[in-house]
Amino acid sequence: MLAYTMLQNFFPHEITTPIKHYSKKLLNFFYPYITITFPEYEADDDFQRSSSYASIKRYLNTLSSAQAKHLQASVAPDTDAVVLAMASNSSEEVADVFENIKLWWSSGETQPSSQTITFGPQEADKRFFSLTFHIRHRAAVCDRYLKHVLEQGKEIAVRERKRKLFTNSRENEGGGGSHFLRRRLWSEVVFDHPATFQTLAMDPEKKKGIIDDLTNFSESKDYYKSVGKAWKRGYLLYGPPGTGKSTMIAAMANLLQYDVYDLELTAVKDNTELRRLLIDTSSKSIIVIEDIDCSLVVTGQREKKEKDEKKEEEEKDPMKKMMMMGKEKKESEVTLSGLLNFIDGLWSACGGERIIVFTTNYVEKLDPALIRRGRMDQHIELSYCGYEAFRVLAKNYLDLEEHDLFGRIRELLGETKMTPADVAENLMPKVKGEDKEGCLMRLVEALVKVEEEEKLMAQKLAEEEEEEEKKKKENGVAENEQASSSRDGVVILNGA
Ligand SMILES: Nc1ncnc2c1ncn2[C@@H]1O[C@H](COP(=O)(O)OP(=O)(O)OP(=O)(O)O)[C@@H](O)[C@H]1O
Ligand SMILES: [Mg+2]
Repeated sequence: MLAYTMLQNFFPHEITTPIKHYSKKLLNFFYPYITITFPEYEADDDFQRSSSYASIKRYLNTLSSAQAKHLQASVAPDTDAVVLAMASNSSEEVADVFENIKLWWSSGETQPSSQTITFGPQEADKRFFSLTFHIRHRAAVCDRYLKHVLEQGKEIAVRERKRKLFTNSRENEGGGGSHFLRRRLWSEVVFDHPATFQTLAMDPEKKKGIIDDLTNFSESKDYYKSVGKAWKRGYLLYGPPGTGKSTMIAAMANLLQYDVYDLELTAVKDNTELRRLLIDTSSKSIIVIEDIDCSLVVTGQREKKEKDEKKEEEEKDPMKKMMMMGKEKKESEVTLSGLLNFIDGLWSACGGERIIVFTTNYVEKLDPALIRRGRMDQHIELSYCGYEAFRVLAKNYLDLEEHDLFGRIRELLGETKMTPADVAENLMPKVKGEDKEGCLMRLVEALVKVEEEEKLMAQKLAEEEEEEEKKKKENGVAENEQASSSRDGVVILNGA
């Protein structure tokens, strides 16, 4: 520096400038380190935050909180946790080691050069990270280390974020956009459901099978790629109301740390909107369509025909037609083929790592095309509460693993059909401090009551069947008599 000042003092500008230039080049030639800069905003778009900057920031947070002396604290909007990051422009470096290569990270800010008016982020806001390493590691850093940093950063983001529950509804139409003018398709809330597979009451072996299937799916990115299959899986959950279908979806999301998209099909205008909704979902998510049998035309052609006939009738009547005009606009035009396309069309592969779940109370009503293997890979029946499921509920609700009444309950559960929801309701203490035996007794009484009702129902059904049979027989006798009397008539006639 001193040499430069002396040069400037003694020699004219025309001579000093090239000397400076070439000495810098010479220094660069012998300087054996490379520095890569990662700006916060995309180079060609001042409004677009760089995703790599965010990933690097997360990756560095762990290194910084252990090494740096100047830290910046902030509260992450999604997690409520205090995050410590390297303070920008603190001229501090944090070191990292990868495959025995030493690297140094630092953060900085571009200082505003002059007072300028800008529509993008202020120049002072233009932060960046710099990575410095020896020139001989160029290939390893560019090929592997950077990939490692970005992947780790993304993983940390998934781990730390609060998961979301997204819903679509017609109210969203024309609403404020998340990205300037773009219409928001999904509205979101924090997903905070406490259900886990541990608290889900069902046969333990079946439960283990589902957990294994899910974890295997989430870890099989490379496998799906190698067999040329889109990285997604379909589950059909069916069974009577209150058997835990929705609870299982929450448990799935909690197990895999996925977001949940609760898709209300009847609120989707048409196939195009359905596709747009799909494209707007992120990976690591479960897309749920509850009560699929109640949604649209998926129950096959029969209902569609009935609907068409009804529509024709209404169109003939001008009064009815007028009344229907307002309503019709709201009716969804999503078709079965649109839905099939949603599940396994070309668009469904965008993003990957998605689980699609359908639930229904009436599996037999569904169009076979919708639930064939490959679309819905796993069909899971959730049924009435068995003894093993009851034990899980007893542990959850009463913290009981054994009790004298368990034998009687086992017997009763074998003979009756009670949903886990009803069993849970009976087990739940009704007043604070209610004793556990009292809760179990309430369940026993409820089971006995259900058993009696079922017996009465069966008796009634048998009686009705008997009555029907009797009627059939009587009708048969009457018809026979009529036939023989008419034959008699013919004989008489012929005889005449
Ligand atoms: N298998 C289960 N394990 C634990 N709790 C259950 C189970 N089944 C039902 N429950 C309890 O009953 C309530 C209702 O269950 P859930 O909403 O999951 O039933 P569902 O099968 O989705 O019913 P629907 O067909 O009416 O949607 C839940 O709040 C849950 O606490
Ligand atoms: Mg449900």
